[in-house]
Amino acid sequence: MRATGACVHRRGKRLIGPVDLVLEGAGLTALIGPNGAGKSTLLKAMHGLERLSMGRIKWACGAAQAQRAQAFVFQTPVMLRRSVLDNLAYPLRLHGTPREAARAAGVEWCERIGLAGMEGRQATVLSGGEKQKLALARALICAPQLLFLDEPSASLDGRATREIEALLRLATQAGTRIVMATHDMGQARRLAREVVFLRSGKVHEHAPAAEFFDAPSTDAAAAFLAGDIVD
Ligand SMILES: Nc1ncnc2c1ncn2[C@@H]1O[C@H](COP(=O)(O)OP(=O)(O)OP(=O)(O)O)[C@@H](O)[C@H]1O
Repeated sequence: MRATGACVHRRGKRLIGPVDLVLEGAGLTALIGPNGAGKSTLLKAMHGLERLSMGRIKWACGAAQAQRAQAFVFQTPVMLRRSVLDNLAYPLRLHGTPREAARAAGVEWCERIGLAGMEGRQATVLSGGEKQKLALARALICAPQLLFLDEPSASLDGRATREIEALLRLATQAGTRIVMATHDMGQARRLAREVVFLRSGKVHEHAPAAEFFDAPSTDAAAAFLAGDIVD
């Protein structure tokens, strides 16, 4: 993916941009930065959910095909008011998988995310951690080439966070590329191959994770990592 001069404006205000960014290779990219830096907006713009006011975002395979090969998990998971199993089978059905095969895959994923035996339960009554795992499984069940995640474990406890991270590791091992916004620097250190540090809607630093965390090259990133308030 190559973003060139990409900007998103809303009501005359610039939310992000101009963003120049190239994402390539495998693994997980952590998108970090202060509150309001534009992490969510950039994720949505990359996935085609925010219209660019200037610049462009290009995928090697073309935008329409790219969007079909991508999935997006929001910070607050949106559940279908149906069973856990129906939530899992739904995206496969949309992709044309026959009903029985979709349900069988759903049962398998229920087990993988620790919800075995809960297939028939209404998804809307699950706990926050269960919903987030279900949202992640629903995104991964179609084996996307690229997964966008917006704060996947914000407000989850340690156990749920650990489970989510294990799923993310399995997904990258299976070849899914992940771009994840996170406030959690420990999580970024644990999972990321590279870091994009956003500040005021722009890419301030883009570096391999080890390099970024050991020796950030900008004062703002160093201050941010030290826990200082950075605008
Ligand atoms: N619907 C909207 N209308 C107007 N401004 C918005 C809207 N959504 C976000 N913004 C503004 O756009 C900027 C970027 O927001 P965004 O949510 O992308 O940042 P973020 O880095 O994801 O923040 P956080 O870490 O708090 O989630 C912020 O200044 C925010 O106030």
